[in-house]
Amino acid sequence: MVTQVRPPRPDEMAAYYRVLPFANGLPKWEPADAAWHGGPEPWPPQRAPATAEQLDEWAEADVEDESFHPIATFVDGTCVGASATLSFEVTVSGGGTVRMAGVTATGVIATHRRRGYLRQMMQAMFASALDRGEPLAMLSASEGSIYGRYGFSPATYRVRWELARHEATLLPAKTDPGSLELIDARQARAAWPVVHAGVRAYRVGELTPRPGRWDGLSDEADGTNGPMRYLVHRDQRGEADGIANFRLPWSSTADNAGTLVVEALEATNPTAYRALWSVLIDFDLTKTIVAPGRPRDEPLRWMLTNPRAMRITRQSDNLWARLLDVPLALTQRSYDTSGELRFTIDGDRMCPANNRTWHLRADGAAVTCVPTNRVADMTITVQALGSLYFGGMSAHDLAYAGHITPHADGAIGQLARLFRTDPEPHNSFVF
Ligand SMILES: CC(=O)SCCNC(=O)CCNC(=O)[C@H](O)C(C)(C)COP(=O)(O)OP(=O)(O)OC[C@H]1O[C@@H](n2cnc3c(N)ncnc32)[C@H](O)[C@@H]1OP(=O)(O)O
Repeated sequence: MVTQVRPPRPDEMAAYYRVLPFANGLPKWEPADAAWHGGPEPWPPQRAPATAEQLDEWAEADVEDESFHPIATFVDGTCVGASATLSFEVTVSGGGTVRMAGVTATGVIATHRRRGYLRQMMQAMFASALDRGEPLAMLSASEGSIYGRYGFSPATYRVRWELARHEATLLPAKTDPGSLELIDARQARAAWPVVHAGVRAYRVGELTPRPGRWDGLSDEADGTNGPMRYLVHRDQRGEADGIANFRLPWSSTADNAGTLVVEALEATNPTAYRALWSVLIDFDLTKTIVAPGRPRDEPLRWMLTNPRAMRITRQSDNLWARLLDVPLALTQRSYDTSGELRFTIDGDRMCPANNRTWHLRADGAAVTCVPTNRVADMTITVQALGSLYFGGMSAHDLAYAGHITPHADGAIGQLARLFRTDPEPHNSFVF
């Protein structure tokens, strides 16, 4: 038996896609309800297997895409495993960006699982990401038990919340000098990149959009979900500074009827944000507002007369992070407070250059992270460091769970103060 782990050639791309569950009409996500499932009804049915024409179309687009880096496993010439990384930039603390390898489109055919093929593909993807100068890998996990072994750990969350319309009263605020307009998909495709660029400039965890990111927005109905509706906010000068996509899905049950689903809402300032929500939480002929895929810390909660009215109905991890090059990643984000830490990593089998004691020093814009022979303040797993990297997870909780072992008094508090960000990191879309 000859096993090869290598990038597929262009003429092998159709075989590569056939390995992937989503190309075969198979489930591609764990069956438990996920936070980002918005509607009131059960999950939509699986898609049908891709046609030969679709596979060819995907291959043509992907082969031309320089940011798409596929990898495959071949056994005796047959493709049995597939994965890929997409090159992104992700916003980090301080507003800078870090180059990141987004692991996506992963599958091994059912007859060849648990033989270590994903591990080999992951190792190859880490090596090529490091060659491209990407010190970080991220992914969204189909199942929570798979990716920790490769060094990934949850770094951002997303929640689904509900609000009963009769309880959704906003506190008074200043008059909005801007304007709101219901627009069509063509206008939304133009407004989204403008608003998202404004948000991405400051929101930790936000990703660079892929080319064509909003091309699929449409005015056509999507089965029982109905058509997507678009609401834009413009400032006094007429510039788009906030936008929302929402639906009014049909429901087969009386309980779920009258639900307004906010699929996406972004704004670059509090006035636009409040104005968009003011329309969506008081929409005639609806009774419940559902928003999946939202950050945990939603300012809308603090704009309500009754903050308890917003009920989080599901929460799950969103993007998982994996530091491939610890010193490069740590020196490319900034830190709100000055300080220093010495920490040891000793169990990183897939990126062994990370295994040593590092001295991180942050002093305003000057950040260094260099090897040291001095005694460490703590030992930390590469997974825990990935969770802390964007500043959204608790150093205390990770230490309590045994992922960080302090060797000096106050070390965990110092780690928490250095890495924390407010607001919590969030990414409005995945890949
Ligand atoms: C980022 C994304 O694209 S998410 C989409 C991921 N794809 C899917 O979920 C589709 C269905 N699943 C699959 O195709 C495969 O099970 C994959 C791709 C998840 C894993 O591929 P495999 O080649 O079987 O993984 P591999 O053999 O390298 O596994 C390495 C280890 O992970 C474990 N593992 C792999 N998958 C799972 C799983 N679903 N649940 C629990 N453990 C798992 C293996 O037992 C093995 O353990 P070990 O290191 O202790 O020996």
